[in-house]
Amino acid sequence: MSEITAKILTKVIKKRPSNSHKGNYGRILLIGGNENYGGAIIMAAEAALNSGAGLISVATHPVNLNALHARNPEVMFIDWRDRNLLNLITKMDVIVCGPGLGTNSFAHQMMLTLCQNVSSNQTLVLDANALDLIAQDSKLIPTSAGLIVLTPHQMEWQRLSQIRIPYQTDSANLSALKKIFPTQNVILVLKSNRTHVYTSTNEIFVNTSGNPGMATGGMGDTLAGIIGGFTAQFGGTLDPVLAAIYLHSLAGDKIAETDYVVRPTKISAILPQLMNHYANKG
Ligand SMILES: NC(=O)C1=CN([C@@H]2O[C@H](COP(=O)(O)OP(=O)(O)OC[C@H]3O[C@@H](n4cnc5c(N)ncnc54)[C@H](OP(=O)(O)O)[C@@H]3O)[C@@H](O)[C@H]2O)[C@@H](O)CC1
Ligand SMILES: Nc1ncnc2c1ncn2[C@@H]1O[C@H](COP(=O)(O)OP(=O)(O)O)[C@@H](O)[C@H]1O
Ligand SMILES: [Mg+2]
Repeated sequence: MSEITAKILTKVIKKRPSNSHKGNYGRILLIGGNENYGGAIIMAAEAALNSGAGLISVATHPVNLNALHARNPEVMFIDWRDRNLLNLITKMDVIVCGPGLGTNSFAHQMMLTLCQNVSSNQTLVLDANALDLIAQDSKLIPTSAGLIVLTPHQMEWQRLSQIRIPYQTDSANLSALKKIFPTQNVILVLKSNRTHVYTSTNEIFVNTSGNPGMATGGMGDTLAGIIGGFTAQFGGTLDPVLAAIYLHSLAGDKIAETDYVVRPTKISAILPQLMNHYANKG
């Protein structure tokens, strides 16, 4: 097992070339946010924006439109019932699905549409309810994405893998991952106070930063957005995923130097400054 340390940040975060534009930093679509959980997809989108994705769109319940735009006018909106969503899905570099999605029949249909239309040049980040839906129906397991990143907390992983939390050992987690995703290129980010990362090529990593001030609703939604932002601009490979995990909890540690509780939106707020620091070091 390898530790994820600050070295991954200097490796991944590069100074931007002058001759570049938004199209060079990735197109990302985030799908989620029902009538009750709009905050989840708004926090994920804010994290994708602040971690540097070039163009960000959100497909959500229309009740969330005003809040989304009041908070982040940089982010584009599409009603998640709009027929054009299918077209948009095919044009994305990265799709993050699940924060606040819910698990009703509409959410199921959304996952099915996504899974049938994703292609090998795209990265799919599946979080929260997207994982719960897959746990309920194996037909929703995507087969054709270039990279699939799963970001369950321990209970979501229990639902998906059938491994109860006390039995979630490294070897059990790796073999479950390969059983559920036998042919796909997958990274499992199993979140906890010490997040472990597993790959379909048998690598295991452990995160070395983070603190209990981060035990706040929306913290995982924010991580899903950062992973999306990093894979959109730095590529759909392992290192950008590891860097996103480390940066998320490093930001949490910086905030915890002064704050008892770490607000997920505060993490997003300091990402540009932290990224600038590591880009200049590399
Ligand atoms: N502002 C918003 O809109 C927000 C919306 N959100 C959205 O809410 C939806 C539901 O997601 P969820 O994660 O809240 O619920 P669920 O999947 O049932 O998990 C909770 C159960 O798991 C257990 N548990 C055990 N280990 C655990 C661990 N390490 N980490 C966490 N839980 C652990 C835990 O145990 P207990 O608390 O009972 O000890 C409990 O029984 C989803 O769409 C999400 O995106 C949230 O993101 C918040 C902000
Ligand atoms: N005690 C802790 N120490 C370090 N990190 C934590 C701690 N508690 C939670 N986290 C982090 O917060 C995030 C929680 O994710 P999740 O449960 O999906 O949140 P939500 O669904 O509310 O957005 C994970 O990245 C996890 O590693
Ligand atoms: Mg979550």
